[in-house]
Amino acid sequence: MNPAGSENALAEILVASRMLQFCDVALPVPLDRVFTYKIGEAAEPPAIGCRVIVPFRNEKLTGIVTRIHQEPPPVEAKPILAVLDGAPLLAPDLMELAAWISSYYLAPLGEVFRSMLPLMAEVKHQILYRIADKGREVLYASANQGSSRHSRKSAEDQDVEYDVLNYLEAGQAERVSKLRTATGATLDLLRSMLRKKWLLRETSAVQRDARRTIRYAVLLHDVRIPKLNANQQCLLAELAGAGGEMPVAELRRLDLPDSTLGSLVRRGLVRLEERPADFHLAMQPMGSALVHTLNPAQQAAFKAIAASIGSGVFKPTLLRGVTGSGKTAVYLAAMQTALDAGYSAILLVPEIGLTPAMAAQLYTAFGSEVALLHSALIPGERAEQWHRIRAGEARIVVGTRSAVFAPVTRLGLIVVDEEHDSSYKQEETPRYHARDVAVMRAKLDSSVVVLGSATPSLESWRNATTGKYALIEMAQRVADRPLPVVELVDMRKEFQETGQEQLFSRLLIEETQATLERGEQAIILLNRRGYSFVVLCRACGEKLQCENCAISLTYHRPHGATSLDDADPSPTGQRLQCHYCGYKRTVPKVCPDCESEHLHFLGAGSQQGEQRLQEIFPHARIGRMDRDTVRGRHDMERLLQRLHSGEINLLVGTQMIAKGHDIHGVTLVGVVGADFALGLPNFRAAERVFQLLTQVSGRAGRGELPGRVLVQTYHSDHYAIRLAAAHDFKAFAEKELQFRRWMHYPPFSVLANLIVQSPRLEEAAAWSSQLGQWFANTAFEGVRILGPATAPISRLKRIYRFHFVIKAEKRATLARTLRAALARAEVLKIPSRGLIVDVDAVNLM
Ligand SMILES: Nc1ncnc2c1ncn2[C@@H]1O[C@H](COP(=O)(O)OP(=O)(O)OP(=O)(O)O)[C@@H](O)[C@H]1O
Ligand SMILES: [Zn+2]
Repeated sequence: MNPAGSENALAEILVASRMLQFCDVALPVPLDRVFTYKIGEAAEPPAIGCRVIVPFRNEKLTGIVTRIHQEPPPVEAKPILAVLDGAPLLAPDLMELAAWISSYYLAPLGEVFRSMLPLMAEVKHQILYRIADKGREVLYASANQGSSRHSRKSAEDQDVEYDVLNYLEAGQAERVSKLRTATGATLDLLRSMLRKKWLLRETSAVQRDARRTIRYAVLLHDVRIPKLNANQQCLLAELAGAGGEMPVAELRRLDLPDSTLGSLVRRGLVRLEERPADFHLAMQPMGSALVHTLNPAQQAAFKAIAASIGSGVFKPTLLRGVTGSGKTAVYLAAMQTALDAGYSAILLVPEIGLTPAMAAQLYTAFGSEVALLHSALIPGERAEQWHRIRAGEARIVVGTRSAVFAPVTRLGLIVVDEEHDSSYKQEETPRYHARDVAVMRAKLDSSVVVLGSATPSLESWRNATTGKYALIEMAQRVADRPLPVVELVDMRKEFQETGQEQLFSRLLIEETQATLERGEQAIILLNRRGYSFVVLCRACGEKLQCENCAISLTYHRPHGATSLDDADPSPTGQRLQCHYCGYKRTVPKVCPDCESEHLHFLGAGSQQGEQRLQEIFPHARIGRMDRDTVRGRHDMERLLQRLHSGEINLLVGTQMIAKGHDIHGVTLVGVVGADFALGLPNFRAAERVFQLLTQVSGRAGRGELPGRVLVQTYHSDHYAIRLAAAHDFKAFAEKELQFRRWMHYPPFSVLANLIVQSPRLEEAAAWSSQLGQWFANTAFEGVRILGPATAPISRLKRIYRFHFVIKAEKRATLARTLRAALARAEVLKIPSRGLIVDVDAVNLM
């Protein structure tokens, strides 16, 4: 090519680059489309996969660029405001994965990106207030005239109004939170000042300083505690319990109103401090873990997995290893192989806070190569980990559900531990299943994916038995330890023989006694938290329900109270609580419906279990593990440490106790009331019960001494219970699969739950019946539609719910049906918030 020609080519490129003037942006809004913006002349044009800030309605939103083009949209495009990244944040494989999720789960692409990227913390979307001219006038007028009335508010509110105006007087715009802390103004008050045009409101989106800090709440000593309300006392107790200081983000788990901390700060009882995020120090678990030489079964499993790492071939494998077979060591060895070959590896776990031992083993094996991503991270910490991973500083990623999106370079291996666990399904948009996304990601990256479990989901099991996945089995526990002997205790017989309904059977009490006397440890599962999970009025037969949900309220006792008539002077404890929306109320003296005094507390939860056990075994050192006792990330660690050291010799708790813990002193496991779950309206009920029984039984006999399990049941002939007791996964799978085949349930069909909802009952009912009629009149081949029916939880957080269960023979048919239904809903003017599409639904409530 001659010089003139190349000059021409260059000119053409320049012209072309000037013509690239629009970009499509996926925004985190519930609309299934991208939005087109103009690339301003001054701005560096963004690349596909970069974040940009754009105006959207009255807001400024962060979105991801999905396409750059020259097609002007029908309406004038607004310009992008800022380009946040110089280089694409998301590599092509993750862009492709996002597109797949969006289409498979029918979720807006922008919302998929929001789930994938933990970086929204880097962009602050703030609401700012500024003083208006009118406000200034009021301020000066009242300053001149002393305390004359300037509004119709109470004197106290007027003082606060004055403080707000005074604070803003210099003219700066201030954040709501700062303004409120400084002046004690409520949001209502600020809003009323806005209405009076004393203040102006503006929003801003600014990129944050990359130096991240963590905000700590620090308890100040030497203060006389003035009269405090229950929430304040609760918060102070939590701080004191944590040694006097705690990240503010962890305090949020107490579910108290935001104002509680603020008022404690104002009263000088607590101080807030910003500290540098020394995340690594904070998460580095104490102690180190043993590294074992693999036994022959582990060696075989490892070899089969390692053989394909780096081969560039997509290879899904199901590793079914009984509880205590040493799956973790196999994962670690495979991850090491990936690392040695120059690849990264991701390990997904259901909840990392529940298994700190796993984190310890990873640090021992991989040191600073490890990045941990879990739900207790605050946004800044999460973003920091994300950057380390993306920079290639951490090539071993361990985390919960969303870690499947970790931006590793050169992915070689993904392991999904406890792949059957329902926490892998996200219960909000995008409703993805991390196990399935892991398989898809491995496919896109041509890498190896291992799904591990003692109780694989029937979906994965079928994929393995039909040859879609490779199957590796480890049928024995390590070191020739036997699986525990499981006995069923028939509670119907127990009732006939003792003549009374008891929480614990005679056998369980005897065996617990004997276990404790031998100096061993016992675990008892009571899979409901709280004291009583039903409060019934004996006179009218009504159960006390949540105001917002069609859910029975759970009774929680105050801490330390020992009997039902122990009136608790502090209002902290004694309460009825909805486990779905968090609604709380005090315990009424009389039935709210019929005013009878005969309120009856039924159904024992873990709190009651603990109390009853303490009465039966006054010398036992009892610990409780449930959502009420395990809140922050350190609670679990502390509890497990007390178990390992033997400080606790009897543990009672909810299904949390069944999760992967490896406590060698436990020789007895008792299961109380786990079979109520068989009656839940979900085709997976039997599978869930089988998994729970197998997993909890698996906690027994993991050390030198063999274990024993006692399962109290009213359904001793049910196959899920019998076969769990016999450790016979294959027989269970066969029987359950037969049932699924007859009933056209997964894995023999694909299924979606379509929820129609509205705060107005008539509206929800009308919409669902209109959709129902349309379904009935429209022929969908290979599709079965159940419904409309009221959802098992017919009202949730004040919203009425109906649903359809849609089953199809083929994935494509299901997708087509759902898209058609959504299009129909648009015609029927059902707004997008009125519909929830849950593809591969796990929870059908
Ligand atoms: N080769 C080995 N020799 C001896 N002990 C081992 C070996 N491999 C692992 N272990 C130990 O066996 C115990 C069980 O291992 P691990 O927790 O990995 O089991 P698992 O298969 O994940 O069980 P679960 O499904 O119940 O979580 C651990 O205490 C572990 O340290
Ligand atoms: Zn509720």
